[in-house]
Amino acid sequence: MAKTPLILIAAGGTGGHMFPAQALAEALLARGWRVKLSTDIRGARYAGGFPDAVRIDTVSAATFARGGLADKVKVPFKLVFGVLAAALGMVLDRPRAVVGFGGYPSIPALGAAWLLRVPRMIHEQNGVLGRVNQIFARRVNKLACGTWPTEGADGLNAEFTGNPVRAAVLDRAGAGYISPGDYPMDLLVIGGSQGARILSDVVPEAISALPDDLKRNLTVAHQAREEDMDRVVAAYEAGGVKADIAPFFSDIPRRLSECQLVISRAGASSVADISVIGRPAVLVPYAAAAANHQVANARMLGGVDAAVVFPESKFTAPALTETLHSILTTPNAAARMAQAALGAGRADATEALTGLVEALARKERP
Ligand SMILES: CC(=O)N[C@H]1[C@@H](OP(=O)(O)OP(=O)(O)OC[C@H]2O[C@@H](n3ccc(=O)[nH]c3=O)[C@H](O)[C@@H]2O)O[C@H](CO)[C@@H](O)[C@@H]1O
Repeated sequence: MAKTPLILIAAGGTGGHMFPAQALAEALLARGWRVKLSTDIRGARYAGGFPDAVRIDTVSAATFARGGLADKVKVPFKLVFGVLAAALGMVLDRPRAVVGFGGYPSIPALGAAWLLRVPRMIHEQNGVLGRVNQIFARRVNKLACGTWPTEGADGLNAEFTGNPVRAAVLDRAGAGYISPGDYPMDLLVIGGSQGARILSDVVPEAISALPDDLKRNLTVAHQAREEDMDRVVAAYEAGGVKADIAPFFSDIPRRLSECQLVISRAGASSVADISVIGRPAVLVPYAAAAANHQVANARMLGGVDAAVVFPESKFTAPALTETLHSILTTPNAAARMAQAALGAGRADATEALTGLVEALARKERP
């Protein structure tokens, strides 16, 4: 009996690369494909959420961006070894298509697919092509883009699919929005998969400075890094603000759907979650992100007035207090922001991306 055809997904690094890869894996399995994940040791730690049916290949991958001179000297050898091992695996597995999600752990599988002429594509989550995706963008059959427009994609065979979001987010796509008013309200503060110190430095002080009649209606859920927890708890207590503080909330989809406003970094999946559910946002792009890609991500919401975007240098407590006061006391404006966010979101991203992958695997011209 012929084996079920296989699609190989290559991803690694942070949750930001792995979450969309996981969404694609789930959709492909549901449509009857076999799926294998190619990642490195670091990426394998984020693979816990992948369905059990996905086989995981841990390949040798490396980057010049990490480690000392001794590590850097080994990089070319590790990569060549990784590509050759991936090529051998491909000869045995015969995948119908290879899909890369960026990050250096995707190099071996994409390199091998290029050498062996296996149909291949990449998905870029951010508004600027990442380093690895830049290398492969001209050597793949298709470039799928999570954020639109994508800097660096001009002249390439690129298509806007959006960033696949978790099923729990999709369940709440376009959830009804209750505009701010004189009743209990929820604010959500999130810093990406690892939290962000700047939000802990500025947000508690800014909320504490709001007028008492507004403040007493607020409950804040604030994701703070472990090392910032104590001072964040103390700052909200001193400001007389009700707050729920944790290093990671596993129920962000519900919290997003119930909040009046979200204050967030501008990682690709965070922006996708906010737009698919449709909530007003204050975004603070991570200034040290490669090629300033979080600024480009934030544009998707800032450009349609769904979010107020602060560069880190302008993100001060007084400036944030003013912005929060203005949004929370202007219900119509807040509702317009929520609606604009929804207009920018792509709840069909998983479907759009899966369609492109299937067309490639069936040798249709995507
Ligand atoms: C610091 C950094 O370089 N971050 C990059 C990383 O982001 P990072 O790994 O932080 O990922 P994203 O911001 O893309 O996604 C974070 C995800 O975690 C969720 N969440 C967040 C907090 C919480 O308590 N619970 C929770 O579930 C968010 O809703 C979102 O779905 O990869 C992304 C995709 O390439 C990039 O766009 C980001 O710039």
